[in-house]
Amino acid sequence: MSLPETLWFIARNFPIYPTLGILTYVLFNGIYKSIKGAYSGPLSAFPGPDFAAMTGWYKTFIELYQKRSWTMHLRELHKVYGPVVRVGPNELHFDRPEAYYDIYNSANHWDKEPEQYHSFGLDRSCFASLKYAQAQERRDVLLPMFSRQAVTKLQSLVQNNIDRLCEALEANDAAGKSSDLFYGLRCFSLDTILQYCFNLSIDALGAPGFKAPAVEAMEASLPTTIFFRHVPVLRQFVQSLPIWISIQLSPATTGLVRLRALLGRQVNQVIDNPKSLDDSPHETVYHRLLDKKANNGKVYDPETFYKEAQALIFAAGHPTANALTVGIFHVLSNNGIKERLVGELQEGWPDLNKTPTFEDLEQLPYLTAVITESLRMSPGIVSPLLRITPFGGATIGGIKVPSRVIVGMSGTFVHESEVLFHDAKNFNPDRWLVDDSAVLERWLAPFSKGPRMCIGQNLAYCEMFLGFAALFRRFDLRLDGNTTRDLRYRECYVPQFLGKHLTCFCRPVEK
Ligand code: HEM
Repeated sequence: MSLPETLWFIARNFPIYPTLGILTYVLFNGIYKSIKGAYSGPLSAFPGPDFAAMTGWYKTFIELYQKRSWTMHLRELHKVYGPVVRVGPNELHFDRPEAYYDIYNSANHWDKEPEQYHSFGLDRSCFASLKYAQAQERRDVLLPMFSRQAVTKLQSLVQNNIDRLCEALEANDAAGKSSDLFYGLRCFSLDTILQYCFNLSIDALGAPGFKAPAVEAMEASLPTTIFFRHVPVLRQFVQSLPIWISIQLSPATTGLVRLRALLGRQVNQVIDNPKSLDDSPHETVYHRLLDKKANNGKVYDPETFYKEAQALIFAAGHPTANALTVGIFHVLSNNGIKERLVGELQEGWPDLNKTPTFEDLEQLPYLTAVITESLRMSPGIVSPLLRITPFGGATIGGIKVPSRVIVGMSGTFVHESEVLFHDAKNFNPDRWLVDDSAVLERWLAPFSKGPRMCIGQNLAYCEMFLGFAALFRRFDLRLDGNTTRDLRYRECYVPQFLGKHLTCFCRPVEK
């Protein structure tokens, strides 16, 4: 019998006073255990707020009640408590860059933390697999699709989407309007990932003003990841609802509900009739998941296909578009940087009718430095990526941590470290062009490090090289009123930007 069933049974069958007595006992026993754990458990020597040491509700209070970004709050805690802070009854956060590499490195096959990774509702996907071995199996299946060779071969797909984005920007300019590049870039990366992984087209780029329902809905649904993490039962309830009720309850997320339904239908069709994949012009995620040899004879159920598809869309959509958005904003905010980038592109791409390849563009040093700096400055995945220390414990940042403790560090603590990056808040591509910049590259971790690092970085780079080059070579871009304040965000694992969308006048240059 579960706890609620037991309590219900007692309440029905026993008089009121003993029932109240039992409930009071349960309550005080819980409080006693929290206090005991806070002051005499294995983490009692670690500094941090008492409230955090006693209960996980501390994080809930900050994120849900105060609606603050957890990582911003962590910065304040580190100022008070030092390089390691106890931020939950069984959780530590670190802020020194070297600690990042002690947690996220190839030798560590540590589990992902269940509460954080279950909150996305993507169980059975590679991203949400908690165990290293489980994830590694799936990564082996998916990685060939995202190898450098595979991405280079399919770059025309990315280029085609950039061309469509550029056409829409030209049309807006011809109508005397600026363009919402924030949404435009999200449409670009969503169309790209859907075509690349599933040979599926929803033509987000064709939506008027780039207001594609799926893109708007993905944005609107970001804060739900916080709710679902703190109130898991809500996630189970919402996910069990029929589509039409979900739409009634949350009209802002209709586009996402419809995209999920579309994916669900595609999955069923592929599983019912694998031959339908023969029509695909290139290999898709479905080919990989259906390949028995690659999967050691395993046959997956439709739910696994479906969750993997959703996870890839979630993982790929936001961070790539954010890095482009943040980078474009900074380049346009500094005339010197903009002129150098445009100058290099004019030299490296002299004839506008002959578009260079991804490989050609990678040879341009300033463009490469701009992209690297955009990745450093963009809060790709903001939240600490939580892991659990192995049996036997670990040493992190020179500090001994016991077994089975939740540990994490937000990559922004590395990228914004003044010790590593001089004038870290300043967008400065030149930092990647000095003699010892190779040393600095070791500290660049937008895709994280170790066995669970991003599998899509080649595709992300391809989108960024083709995207930056096309936008700055084909257009004279000017900001339409954006300021640094527009980069403020609320942390929802990925950032949800709170300011005015990046909006630009995009005047085509003479051919
Ligand atoms: C600039 C763009 C991108 C950034 C900054 C980025 C960043 C990251 C980071 C930090 C992680 C680790 C997440 C964690 O441990 O919780 C990750 C994982 C992942 N990324 Fe990316 N990503 C980007 C683009 C992409 C793209 C285009 C794809 C498409 C295939 C992708 C697919 C994935 C997947 C499947 C994982 C999970 C890997 C695992 O858990 O083993 N990402 N990404």
